[in-house]
Amino acid sequence: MRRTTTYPVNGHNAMASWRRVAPFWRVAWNFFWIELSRFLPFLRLKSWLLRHLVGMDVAPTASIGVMAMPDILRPDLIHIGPESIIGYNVTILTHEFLPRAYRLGAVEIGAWVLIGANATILPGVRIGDGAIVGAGAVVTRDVPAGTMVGGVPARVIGRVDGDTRASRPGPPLSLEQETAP
Ligand SMILES: CC(=O)SCCNC(=O)CCNC(=O)[C@H](O)C(C)(C)COP(=O)(O)OP(=O)(O)OC[C@H]1O[C@@H](n2cnc3c(N)ncnc32)[C@H](O)[C@@H]1OP(=O)(O)O
Ligand SMILES: O=C(O)C1=N[C@H](C(=O)O)CCC1
Repeated sequence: MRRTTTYPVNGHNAMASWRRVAPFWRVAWNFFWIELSRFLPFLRLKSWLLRHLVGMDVAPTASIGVMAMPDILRPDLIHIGPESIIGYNVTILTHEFLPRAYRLGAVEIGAWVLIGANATILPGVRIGDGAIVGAGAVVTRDVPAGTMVGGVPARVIGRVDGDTRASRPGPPLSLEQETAP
């Protein structure tokens, strides 16, 4: 079960009341810095901007890939631990608008986690240390530490303890091997 708090909204659909989630100036500020950071290929600068200007709790050694999209309304509810990788175009949501209510929930990503490209993380989810989320997954519930999940909705597809190819990096290559066509 995701850890979210529900806030009912009367009258129009819940997104129409988005200013109840965060004030206009805060969202405009977050949007500017998050959009800028999405295009920056400088990992340390990106995590610094997100930490100091939009209030995300992102470790300096976390690597956030190009076009990753953290929640612009409540990025302060996102926690990303040291050495974790967030792939291209990953969406991390901490709010969700429903027709007659909105929900808020913190997303906690541990250390040495890999979130594959194009995955979506829903509000209120915890992803444990060393877990792997496959490309394109939609994470709707907690991912235990050391577990590999994939698919829509994300289901366990392995353990990150040697029984998956991704946990066997193999011997280091020489520079010539790495750059060979
Ligand atoms: C550009 C960037 O952003 S790079 C930084 C982000 N990194 C990425 O995006 C990495 C993306 N890589 C993946 O998603 C990989 O598939 C990994 C890391 C999850 C798994 O890699 P491996 O351990 O090599 O898995 P492998 O390819 O051997 O597949 C193992 C099984 O999991 C399944 N599987 C692999 N990836 C996924 C996935 N994304 N979704 C669902 N199932 C998957 C495979 O079909 C296979 O199932 P089978 O045994 O029934 O045939
Ligand atoms: O995945 C890559 O390739 C790169 N990712 C970094 C980023 O997304 O910011 C830096 C450039 C290479």
